[in-house]
Amino acid sequence: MIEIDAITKLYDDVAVVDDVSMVIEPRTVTVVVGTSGSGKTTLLRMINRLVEPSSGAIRLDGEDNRSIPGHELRRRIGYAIQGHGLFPHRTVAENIATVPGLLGWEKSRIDAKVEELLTLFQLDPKMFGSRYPHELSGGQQQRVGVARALAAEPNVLLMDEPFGALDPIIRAKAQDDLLAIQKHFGTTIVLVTHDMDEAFYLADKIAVMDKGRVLQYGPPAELVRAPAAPFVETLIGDIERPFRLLSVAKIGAAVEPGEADGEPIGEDRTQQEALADLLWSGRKALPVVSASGAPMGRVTLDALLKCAARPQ
Ligand SMILES: Nc1ncnc2c1ncn2[C@@H]1O[C@H](COP(=O)(O)OP(=O)(O)OP(=O)(O)O)[C@@H](O)[C@H]1O
Repeated sequence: MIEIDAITKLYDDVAVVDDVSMVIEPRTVTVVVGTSGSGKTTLLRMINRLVEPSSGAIRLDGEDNRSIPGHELRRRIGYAIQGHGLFPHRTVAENIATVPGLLGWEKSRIDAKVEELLTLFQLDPKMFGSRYPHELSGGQQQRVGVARALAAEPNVLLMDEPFGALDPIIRAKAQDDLLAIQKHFGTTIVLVTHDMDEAFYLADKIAVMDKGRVLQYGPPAELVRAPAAPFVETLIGDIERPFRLLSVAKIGAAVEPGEADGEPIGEDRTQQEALADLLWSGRKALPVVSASGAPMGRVTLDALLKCAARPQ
């Protein structure tokens, strides 16, 4: 758990992070959004103490981060940034081995970790381990950047615009990889992005920042249903609201008894995907199946329209 307690950062007497308090639950993804200069990066960097706060405290599992030695903080908290930040004169394997090396891990343990992570990120260790960053594509460099951040098995992974430089297809893949890896390791992730679609796709909770303050912090659907400030509404976008609600809800929640024709859809897919399928195929209902393929009932256009409507 990360407890951010009344944290403020002043630069030249200006509070760029202004009295922010929030609790980040373990094994969740928290996404920080907001306009440029609202203090997102500064807030993130106070968690791993790359920036020292002017006042307030941040606790990791109850322990003040100022009382944790630097090498221990590096082990517990991975950090991945836009443009990957890889060392250009070190191979991929050496890059990933950086923090385990600093921590004095044995070579055999480091080698095994490098191989595990490269395999997990679908990069053949034999082919990629000895390459230099400039010999990789942008998407591959980005994956190595995240692999490096995870090398010392941190509980917490901080990510600052990690997918900002990727094209939309690679970006979608990188987001799915991240969610799979988060499940695999149970990592607590705090991620900064400008992209609201990305925020809605990844987040268990979203924190909206404006002028150094957190205006709202809650599950994505709560931000749509009950925006705490006009700025939150603007950020979510009027036109997007119904689709965002559907994008964060699963089909299982709208399923009803009955039959429907045609290709079935899985109950764990989003309601937005069901709506797209209904609109595109011109049907009024889709058969719904469980993960194992067992029939569950159907989802109708009418039910989805109700799910997308402004809550009464
Ligand atoms: N070392 C510094 N010295 C002085 N001012 C700083 C310093 N670092 C950041 N700032 C200022 O603090 C404010 C918040 O910066 P920060 O990088 O946290 O914003 P951000 O929300 O991450 O922005 P962006 O989305 O553009 O990356 C900005 O006005 C920035 O100019």
